[in-house]
Order: sequence, then structure tokens, then C-alpha cells
Amino acid sequence: MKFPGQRKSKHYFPVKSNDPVNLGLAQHKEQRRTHICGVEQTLVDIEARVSDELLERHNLKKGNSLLIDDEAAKALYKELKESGLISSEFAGGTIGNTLHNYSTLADGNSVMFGVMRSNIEVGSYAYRYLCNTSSRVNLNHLQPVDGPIGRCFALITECGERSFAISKGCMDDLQPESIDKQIVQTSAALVVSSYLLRADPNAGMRDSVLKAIEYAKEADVPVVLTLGTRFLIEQDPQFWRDFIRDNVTILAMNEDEGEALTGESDPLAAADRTLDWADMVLCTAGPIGLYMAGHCDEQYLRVTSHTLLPGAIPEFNRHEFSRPMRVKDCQKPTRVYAHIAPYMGGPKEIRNTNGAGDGALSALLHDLSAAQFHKLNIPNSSKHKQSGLCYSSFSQICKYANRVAFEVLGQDSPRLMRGLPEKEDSLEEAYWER
Ligand SMILES: Nc1ncnc2c1ncn2[C@@H]1O[C@H](COP(=O)(O)OP(=O)(O)OP(=O)(O)O)[C@@H](O)[C@H]1O
Ligand SMILES: O=c1[nH]cnc2c1ncn2[C@@H]1O[C@H](CO)[C@@H](O)[C@H]1O
Repeated sequence: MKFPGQRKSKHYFPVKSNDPVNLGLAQHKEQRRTHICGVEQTLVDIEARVSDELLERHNLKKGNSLLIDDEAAKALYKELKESGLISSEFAGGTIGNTLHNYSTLADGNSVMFGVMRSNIEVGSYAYRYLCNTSSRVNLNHLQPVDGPIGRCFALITECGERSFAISKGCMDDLQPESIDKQIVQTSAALVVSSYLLRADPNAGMRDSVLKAIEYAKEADVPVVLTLGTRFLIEQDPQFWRDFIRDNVTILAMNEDEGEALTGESDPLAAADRTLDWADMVLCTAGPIGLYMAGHCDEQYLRVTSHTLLPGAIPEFNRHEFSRPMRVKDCQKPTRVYAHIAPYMGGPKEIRNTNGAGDGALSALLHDLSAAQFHKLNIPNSSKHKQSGLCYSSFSQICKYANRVAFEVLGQDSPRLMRGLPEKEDSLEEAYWER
């Protein structure tokens, strides 16, 4: 596994025997590996730049992700195709993107639970899905289905907003038997999205997600939930609060989803409120950057050397150098917050914001699995006296997540083509030098 972002020598990864973090340890023969897993609605993104008028004509709502029937999908596809508006057809899906990006960044394995067409023709959507997915994403557990995988029309309007129209195909046919208990229970994290729970209860997807979560909780594997769109949360915020309280370790959302969930329009206040239900939260906020909030045991708090920031919580970043912990692992849980402005002020040209939030979450997952990787291979390291959820501090994870989001903004696809540049000797230096 690669290190989550390049660091100063004392924190290099994989660790060297003279690293102060590992002093007194036996040399290891073979490295033990970690993986993460996720449940997904297997989808290909059909991306097109469209007018507001086209959205209205096809009864689509800006910013939303709506399910459409076969007839509506046919009409939409025909118009996009005939008008030459389609810019790409590429593997998508919020969890698929996250697993792919995780595997690309970490050079580590992930496992995807979902469906795949059993009979695949060269050039078909199913074929493209497989071609556009990192070979580090293990697709051996996909459940074969007789029909097509899903299609997601990702429609970008002039304002930069993306709206989704989903033609679901067989994407929700995943059955609970297809979730491999052992794989879930040996994972560094299980990743799911709110989209999965809107599936028709008779289709299998809902039960499969709940089964995967049950397995994860049984083995104390962190459950990571990403909120797909605010429209989904707005329908029943209390359901989601209860669901998060009962099941979720880490929540990922953008500021609109945060507002729908908590009623707070300020992303920091929304993140703070979310800590009533989850151990940790990542809240992306477009041009404002991103916030991270979570817990740390009082005895392990570390004070920042950065300027203290004003906000809904005055000087909220005071302890941003602390490492995230789960509430249950703290004797005296203390809330910790961090914020970062867009990396380098944002790319010169934003090609597409689709998937920037998924990218930020992949970075956080990389840091989380790196902590497990380190613990598996160097269990006696002084680092593990503290029962941390992640390898790095809130501040450092913010930088890494932000850096990855920047990379996604500068490309057309929500999926990274490659890891971060090796030449960036230190994320820290690259960040501050410009
Ligand atoms: N206009 C922008 N300028 C600079 N940086 C941006 C801009 N938009 C997004 N970013 C960066 O990308 C990150 C994620 O963006 P955003 O909040 O739009 O995610 P999102 O809405 O969850 O995206 P998606 O759901 O498509 O994955 C932000 O935290 C920020 O670092
Ligand atoms: O209903 C859905 N289920 C799963 N993924 C979805 C759904 N709607 C949109 N996206 C996915 O969200 C990604 C960006 O975050 C897009 O790539 C799109 O495929």
C-alpha cells in the first residue's frame, strides 16, 4: 500500500526500522494486506452538457438524482445522441467511483458487491464498466444478472450543476446471499451510499445493504455512508439521523446534504450537529473547501500550529493536529474540527465537479485503511497506543482529501486515471509554496 500523501521523512510509509514510531520492533517477513469493500448499484455514466430547457422538458430536477422509466430513458438518450451532446460514457456510481479512486490512490485492494450482466458483448455498457475500473477493484464477487446494468445520465448545465437521471436496469437486483460475510468482516471499512436505500424493497438491494452493515457491525468494521443528494435526505431527515446513529461510523456529505440532514446551512455547524450521531464527518463545501469533524480522547489532543480560525464555533481548528478516534474508544471524547480552503485556490479550469466529493472520501478511506495496514504489520508501534480510526491528523487528512478533489475537478471523469504525482515530494510543501 502507498502512503496516504507524501510526508516528511519521519512519517514515510512503508515505515523504516529507524522510524521513531516503530522502535523496538521485529523485522517483518511478509506484509499483511488490507482491503475495503462497498455495496453499489452498478452504473455507467452517460455524460452530456445540456440546457436548463432540456432538463425541464424531460421533467428532471436540477441537482437531483431521479429514477426514470425505460421510455423516458429512451427518449432522453435519443435526443442526446442525435444532438451530439454526449461527451463521454464511462463507469460511474458513487461507491464504484469511490472504490476505484481508493484503489488507484492506495495501490490497494477493494471489493465491490453489486451486479454484472452475465452475457457481455464487447463495447456494451457492462463491458465498458469493467474496462474503466481499476484492476485493484476486485469484481469477482459481482452477482451475475440476465439484464443490463444501470445507466446514469449525468447532465451538466451551464451553471456547472450536475443532475442525474437513472435508468436502473438490473442494478438493484443484488441479493443478500451475494454479500460475502468474511470479506466484509476483514475489511478496513464498508462503504455504502444513501442511494442504495431508495431501491424497491422487493428488489434485493435494500436487504443486501442492511446485511452488509449487519456483518460489519458484528465485526466492529467502520461503516462509511455517503449521502447522495439533498433531495433524498429532505424527504425524511429523521429516518437518516436514526439510521446514522444506529449504523454509521463516518458520514460523507456536501453542505446541501448537511443542511437537509441537520437544518444547519453553515457546513461547520452541520458537521458539528452530525457528531451527535456519527463518530466522524467529512463535509465538502464546493468553492469554500471542506470541513472535517470528529472525536479524539482528551489525553491525545494536539494543538495546531496554524492560525486559529473564526466560525460558527470560535477557534474551531484548535485541535486539528489530533488523530480521529471513535467515541467508544475515548475515555473523555472531545470534538475536533478542521477546515481547508480549495487546494491551490482550485484548478485554473474546472472541467467537471462530478465526483469531487467521492474523490475526497477516497482519500479519507486511504488514510483509514493505512492505519489498519500499519497496525496489522507493526502492531507494537507506539502509534497504536492510541486507538485511532485513521493514520493521520484531521489537518493532514483535510489536505489529502482536498488535493484529490482538485485532481478530479481538473478532469472529465469522476474516476482518477492515475494516483497523485510521485514528484510531489511533500504534500505540505506543494501546498504552501505557490
Ligand atoms: N468551484 C470550486 N473551486 C474550488 N474548489 C472546488 C470547487 N468546487 C469543488 N471544489 C473542491 O472539491 C471538493 C468537493 O466538491 P463538492 O463540495 O462540490 O463535492 P460534492 O458536491 O460532494 O461532489 P459530488 O457529489 O459530485 O462528488 C471541495 O471540498 C473543494 O475542495
Ligand atoms: O442513484 C444512484 N446510485 C448510485 N450512484 C449514483 C446515483 N445517482 C448518481 N450517482 C452517481 O454519483 C456519482 C457522482 O457522485 C456519478 O458518477 C453518478 O454515477
